Amino acid sequence: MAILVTGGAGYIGSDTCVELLNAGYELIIIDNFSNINPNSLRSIRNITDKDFRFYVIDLLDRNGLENVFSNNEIGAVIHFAGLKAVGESVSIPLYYYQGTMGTALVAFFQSTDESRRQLEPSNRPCGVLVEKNKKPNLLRICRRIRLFCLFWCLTPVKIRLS
Ligand SMILES: O=c1ccn([C@@H]2O[C@H](COP(=O)(O)OP(=O)(O)O[C@H]3O[C@H](CO)[C@H](O)[C@H](O)[C@H]3O)[C@@H](O)[C@H]2O)c(=O)[nH]1
Repeated sequence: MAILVTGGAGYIGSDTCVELLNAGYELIIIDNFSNINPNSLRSIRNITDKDFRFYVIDLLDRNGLENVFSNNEIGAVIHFAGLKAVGESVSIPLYYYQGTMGTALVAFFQSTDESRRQLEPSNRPCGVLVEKNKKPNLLRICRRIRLFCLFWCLTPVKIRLS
């Protein structure tokens, strides 16, 4: 049973991957290299002297992600892939909503077989998904969705009509 780390080539992700490999976990990394170069994967291998599976996939590519899940036994997902530059998020907000909330949603969807798993989000901006037998609190989920949409609508966006 492997642990899937999204954004595992990144700053926090790669350190986490080193710790997971050193602790003896089987590891799978997904990263689209939008904010890092592939050398960080070599560093993870050099530091730990251990190997792992790696996929260059954009999390918005649902088919690609589905293949990763169907070809591997994944027991847990640690989600680090996201966009995080504050200045940039102000100038291109919709891209940031998609690149951070959108990718998280796809990762969560893919990770949870809703009939038997319960999503357990940890602190922002990353999330840890664990299997649980608890039923989701639907009221709380609906409130959160409304809150997300409200924030989204309040985002000032310039639309050029020409
Ligand atoms: O859609 C996406 C978006 C991003 N990524 C990947 O996700 C990883 C995210 O890692 P970052 O290094 O960009 O972000 P971190 O949150 O890990 O680290 C950032 O925050 C840290 C503090 O929290 C430090 O400031 C650090 O320098 C800064 O990069 C990157 O490899 C990026 O390529 C994807 O795979 N898919």
